[in-house]
Amino acid sequence: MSQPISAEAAARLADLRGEIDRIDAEMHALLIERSQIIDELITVKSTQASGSAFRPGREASMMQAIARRHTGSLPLDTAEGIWRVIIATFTWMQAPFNVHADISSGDGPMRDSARFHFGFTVPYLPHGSAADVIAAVGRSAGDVGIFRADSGVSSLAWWDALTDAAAPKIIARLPFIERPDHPAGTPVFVVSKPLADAAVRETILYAARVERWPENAAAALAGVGAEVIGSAGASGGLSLLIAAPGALAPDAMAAALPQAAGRAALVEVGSHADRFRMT
Ligand SMILES: C=C(O[C@@H]1C=C(C(=O)O)C=C[C@H]1O)C(=O)O
Repeated sequence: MSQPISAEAAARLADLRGEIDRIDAEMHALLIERSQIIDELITVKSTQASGSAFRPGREASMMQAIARRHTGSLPLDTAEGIWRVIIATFTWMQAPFNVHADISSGDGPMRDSARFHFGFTVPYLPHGSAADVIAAVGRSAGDVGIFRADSGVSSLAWWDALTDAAAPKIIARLPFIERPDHPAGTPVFVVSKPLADAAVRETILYAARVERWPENAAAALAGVGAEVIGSAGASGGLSLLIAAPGALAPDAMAAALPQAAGRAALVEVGSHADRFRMT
């Protein structure tokens, strides 16, 4: 049983609860005010024409601003989670979309990721394979798909299904704020139909087909700031997923692959904002 509190403490408690009610009402009113801006934003962005209202570069910079200005005892996890739900829901209000997830490596982490980054209003649709996710996104007007970005050496080069010009492309890497012990820290790539001028190109992703993988290849790529982040066996050799700085020209990227790798075909499969890491 809790101890009865003094009359003085009870009065102070009532004051504090009054403060919390005032702040809650103000935050709610601000959210309603934020939602009123959306109607005009829909017209200005012509979202209906482009199919997707998702602007990953803008979202990455908003999330980075939140991380930079965060202070006090409230966990950053909570501030980040609240704004992910706000931003994703407002994006969905502009043009409804679904999140298709490749759960071939397990549903739990993908569901956590989808719920943390897109909230519960945006529908979550699990699929048994990457191919099914890419096909579903391709058929949709503005849906997104999520894949684990840490697949490393895998049996399936899912990124090969993104090489066609009209095929979906990678548009973001989540979480926007990376740190140890992130509550939904599974790294995922987000794909959507090509965003054209709305894409952020700080990091470019290439699918590369090489005949073999020489020992010095990773170091050669690191020399130009690039990294192999996925690889899988493919007909005639290996299919790689390479992340390279947006400032690096495709020719310079191709030249960085050692000759011993054999003839390399490089195709851009998407881009995303620079990773933002907090220790
Ligand atoms: C509001 C916009 O659209 C989307 C929603 C955002 C938000 O609610 O803040 C931010 C970026 C977009 O993904 C926008 O483009 O500014």
